[in-house]
Amino acid sequence: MSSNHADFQARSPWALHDVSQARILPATGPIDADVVVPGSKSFTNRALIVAALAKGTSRLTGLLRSDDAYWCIEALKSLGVDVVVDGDNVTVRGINGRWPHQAGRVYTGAGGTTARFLTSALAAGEGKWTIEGSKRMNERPMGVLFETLQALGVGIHPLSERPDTLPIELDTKGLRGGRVQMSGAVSSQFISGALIGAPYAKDALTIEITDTIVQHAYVHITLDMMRAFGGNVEADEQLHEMTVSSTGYVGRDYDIEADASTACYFWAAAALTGGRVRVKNLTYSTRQPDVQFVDVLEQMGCSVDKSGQGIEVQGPRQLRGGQTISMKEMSDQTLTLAFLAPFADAPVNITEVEHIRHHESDRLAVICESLQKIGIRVDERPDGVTIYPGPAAGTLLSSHDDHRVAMAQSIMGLRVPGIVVDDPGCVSKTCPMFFEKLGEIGVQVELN
Ligand SMILES: O=C(O)C1=C[C@@H](OP(=O)(O)O)[C@@H](O)[C@H](O)C1
Ligand SMILES: C=C(OP(=O)(O)O)C(=O)O
Repeated sequence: MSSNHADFQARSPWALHDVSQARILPATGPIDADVVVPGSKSFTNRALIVAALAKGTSRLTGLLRSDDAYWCIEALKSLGVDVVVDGDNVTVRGINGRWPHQAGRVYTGAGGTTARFLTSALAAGEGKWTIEGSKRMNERPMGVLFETLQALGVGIHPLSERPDTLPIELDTKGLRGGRVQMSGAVSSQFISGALIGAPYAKDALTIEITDTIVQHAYVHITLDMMRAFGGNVEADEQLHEMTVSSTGYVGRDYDIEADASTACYFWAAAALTGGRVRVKNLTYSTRQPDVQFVDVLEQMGCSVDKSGQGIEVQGPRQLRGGQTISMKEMSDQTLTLAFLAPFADAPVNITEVEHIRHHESDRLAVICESLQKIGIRVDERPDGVTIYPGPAAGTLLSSHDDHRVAMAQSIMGLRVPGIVVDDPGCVSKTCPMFFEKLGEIGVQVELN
């Protein structure tokens, strides 16, 4: 199964270790709980990298303690940045654009954010490093970012037979600035990456988007973070064109918000069991796109309360299907929706998510494999799937070393007796405490 393919070197000391399977026991009644979710991966890794580049010291609170954050911190330390972690507080002494160690090996782990953002942050300084990721990260696309950095005067030399992936040797004397054209059709992280290094370019940098951006909101999160650390950025609301001045960043105290993507699994648990779950530490005004998953749940018959503290989802007696839903702008929740869909009263058609084939796994292929294994009909297209309701029988499911696969399969186990998730430790990429949190809302999980 997948654990044979899993890259255990990318599991950090903060990971959930020594578990090979998780058996989820079906809910015996509606889940009824309040829960608090850990810090956002997207905010954690942006804040760490921007604080490292900045002039002065930053104190970050609400850090996510997961593999993605751990490898981001280790990479910064390997570059000579002084980063001190104390629980979920971190102090980062910024380097003002000059990396103390100007040579060496930088390991990004499995995080797309670290791989894309740090490559650009390094390119904005001076030095010669090899950059490599986990087995899967070394397969994920980097080409658009590489071409952009090359156009800005950076040397990028592939260390594998593929020119568009890690590992590479990066040889730089800084970014030129000027005007570049970029595609956001495969990953928004290329755009965020190019933006993050830009305040240290020699001249202002203008990025023009030639097509679309798969998840605009993450670029807005980048722009907000840059501005919070003193960056000067101009952009239109649709993000056709963005201009960054070469002002550098200034360190500051910054509180990292909770992770909306993690919250979705708990709302899905309410949706599937006709129960109620309130995630207490998120508001609908967050820029994180996945918070809008509650609107998808509403379309499927859930009631959503956004007015009090946090956001509460109340599941219906029967989930409604029959919709075509574009998950383009919140595509990390495609798996969650796909694994709720068999329990709706009509087929659910998910569209516009071809790019998730390049995430931690080929997520559209994994949706088909998982659902077909439990007896559910799925039609696969290049950019989506249609899922049909039907009776399901639990079995051992491969998590493909993909945290979101493991988390979404686990939630499905609330309705399908016999779901066993192989290599559940992969949840550690963004939520090592996932099974503990499931326990807190009353789900019974046998880990062995
Ligand atoms: O910038 C970010 O923090 C992220 C951007 C998205 O990636 P893509 O734009 O590559 O899909 C998202 O899927 C990922 O989980 C986090
Ligand atoms: C796509 C994801 O991660 P990454 O930041 O590695 O791209 C994800 O968390 O679902």
